[in-house]
Amino acid sequence: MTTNEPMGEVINLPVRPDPAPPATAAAGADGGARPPFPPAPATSDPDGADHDAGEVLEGTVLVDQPDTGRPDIRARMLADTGQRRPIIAPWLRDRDEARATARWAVGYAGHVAGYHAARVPLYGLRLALRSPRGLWRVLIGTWRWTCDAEAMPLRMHAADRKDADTYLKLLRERDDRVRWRRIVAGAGLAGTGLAASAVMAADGLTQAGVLAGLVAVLGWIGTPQDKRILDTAVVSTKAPKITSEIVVRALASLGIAEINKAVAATGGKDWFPAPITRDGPGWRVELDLPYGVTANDIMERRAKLASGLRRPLGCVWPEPGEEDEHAGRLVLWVGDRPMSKTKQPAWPLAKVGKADLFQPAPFGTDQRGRFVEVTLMFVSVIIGAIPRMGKTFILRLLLLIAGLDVRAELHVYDLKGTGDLSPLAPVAHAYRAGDEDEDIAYALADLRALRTELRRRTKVIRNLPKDRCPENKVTPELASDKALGLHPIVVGVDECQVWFEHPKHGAEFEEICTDLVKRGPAVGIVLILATQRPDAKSLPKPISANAGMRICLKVMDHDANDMVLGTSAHKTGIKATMFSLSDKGICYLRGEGDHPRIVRSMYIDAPTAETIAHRARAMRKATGYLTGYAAGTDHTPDTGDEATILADILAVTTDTEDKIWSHVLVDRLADLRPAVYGPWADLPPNTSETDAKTAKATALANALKPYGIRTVQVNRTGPNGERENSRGIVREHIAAALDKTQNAGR
Ligand SMILES: Nc1ncnc2c1ncn2[C@@H]1O[C@H](COP(=O)(O)OP(=O)(O)OP(=O)(O)O)[C@@H](O)[C@H]1O
Repeated sequence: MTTNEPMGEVINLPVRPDPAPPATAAAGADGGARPPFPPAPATSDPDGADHDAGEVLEGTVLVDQPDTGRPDIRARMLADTGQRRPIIAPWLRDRDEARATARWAVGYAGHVAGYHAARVPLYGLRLALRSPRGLWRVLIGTWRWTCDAEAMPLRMHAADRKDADTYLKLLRERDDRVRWRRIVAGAGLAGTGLAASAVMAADGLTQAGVLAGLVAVLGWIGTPQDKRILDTAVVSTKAPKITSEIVVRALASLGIAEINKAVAATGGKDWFPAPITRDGPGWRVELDLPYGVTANDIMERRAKLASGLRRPLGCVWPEPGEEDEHAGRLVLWVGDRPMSKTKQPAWPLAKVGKADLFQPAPFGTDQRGRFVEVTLMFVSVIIGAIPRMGKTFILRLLLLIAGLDVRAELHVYDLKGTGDLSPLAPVAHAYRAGDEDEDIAYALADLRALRTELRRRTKVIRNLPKDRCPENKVTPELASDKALGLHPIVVGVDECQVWFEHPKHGAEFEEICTDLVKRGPAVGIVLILATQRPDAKSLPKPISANAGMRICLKVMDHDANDMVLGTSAHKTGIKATMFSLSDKGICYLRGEGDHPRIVRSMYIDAPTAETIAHRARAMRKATGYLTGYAAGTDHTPDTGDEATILADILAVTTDTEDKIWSHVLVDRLADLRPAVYGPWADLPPNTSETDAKTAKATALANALKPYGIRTVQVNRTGPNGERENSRGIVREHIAAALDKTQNAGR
């Protein structure tokens, strides 16, 4: 029976006396080198007419299917497609890479030319010293050629053997050869003599040129074989090529029994599903590890693997294959230089340009040196790492991106208090460095206002017509419409554990942040939290579980890893534990694109960040987007926990004033807190009284909107005895709203 015979014939066979060996035994018999068993397809015919491979044959399960040997054309075509090499080299398809390559080539050529130009005198001297030896070689060579010296050993050999015939034959041949060679040599000599006399008669420049050329040629001929004329302008530091032997040797040094067994059986030659290829400034190796070995097992031994490959640790990046691959698929990228030492291209937004939070912005580079981008809109971000790995730099970078989108309102909190985020202050709507009581009170008031803002935004979005807001979330158009107040709000917090572990307000911080993480992204509020202690207390579960983007630099254990990168991340091979202490700024980025990626974040130091922030400030000033702290009108009250506009209104009014005109109220508020409310009352000197009253009433009405309070017409007799009908507030509404806010905040 051939393997292609239909199953219908197989079931008519007599029962085998010995049951077929179990599947595991079959696989083990050939050392695990056989392909895995294909899954048994479902039986299509209940009466057994059309039997399949999974069929039970009188107690014996037929493991190998009859059509196993049939070529699966579709699978083969798919496999072939997967192995197709790009028609145009990837570096040529990418404009930045092509530009970088061209820049490198020009720089390289320039360096080599300059290096040798500077050494021309040395090379001249070298050639001059070697030229006598060259002349000697030319003379001897010409003499030996003319006399047919190279055939001399043959003639001697014939004479020694007393082979007269051969000797005479060789002699005759030599005479013939020497005769015409002498003529050629004589002609050459005469030509040289003529040329020499022509040079003697020529001018000094020609003589010098001919002499230099002669010396150069004779010097070149006189150069010993083991010496060079030119020095080496570029010492090659090219890392040795990665070959399958090197990879197998390195894997065999990891002390994994299954690998060693497979190496002994097959030498590891069948582990490579695709050729080892050059991939950017390194090598890409794809591997199907032996049965039972997972990509995780290798990643855990990254340092040993690097030792086995004889490469610095920063060059060796093992990763699991694509998500739909089996667990034994390993993608190993071996760089020529450690990732942290490879020259990074300049950040495209460092000197020019603005960002759009709805669009991807460059954040870092991958192992190949290509830009990796992030889109901040509609995500919450958590950043975790052990201290000194680059967490604050990443937070600052993300906030700079936000700063370069003039619409974005930045709330910046540096709870470490060292001023690392101070470059952002010139563009921040709210900014605080430190964890003193007043800093906490300021942040709490800001967060409470943000939660109120979140609720306002949900209502605004809910009430917008479908054609303006089809997905019930902020769109770029809505964010740019100042009247709606749906601009992006980006809250960046360094060392966020200070908030969540606060003995008095920790729970409230957690509650508000959870709300912002869950509901904020849809309404344009982006919360970015960074912590150096990613545990359940520093990064409460409801927050870590709902973050859309995760950035993890080096962490020490798998709990911290999973806290930042998501549950089971470590188990599935996304391991920030494998980064070394020298991998500063290198992180796993999850949440941008389909797969987590290893990224080296852009290095923007504090002075550069300051320059960028000042550029962003100028852009904001020009477009009227400078607000809050940056504009010197910090809207957030900074005295006392409960201080809000509502509390301030109650403070400047009395119980007897059931209703009060808005313009009167604004003047009183401006007296109470000039820094906060002064701008509402501070109108151009030529403003008419009516316009001033309208402007003040509008400012107050806008400020009360987030609390759901509407102003009303108040028809009263003023202090001058005249009746006036102007916009105003009902004091009771304010008291009720304050009660509600405080209760919600507890
Ligand atoms: N992208 C980067 N490339 C290279 N080096 C970097 C990068 N980012 C940060 N570093 C280096 O890492 C150092 C620590 O960075 P940073 O202050 O951001 O760490 P941190 O994790 O916030 O530390 P801490 O927890 O103590 O605040 C910096 O001084 C900087 O030199």
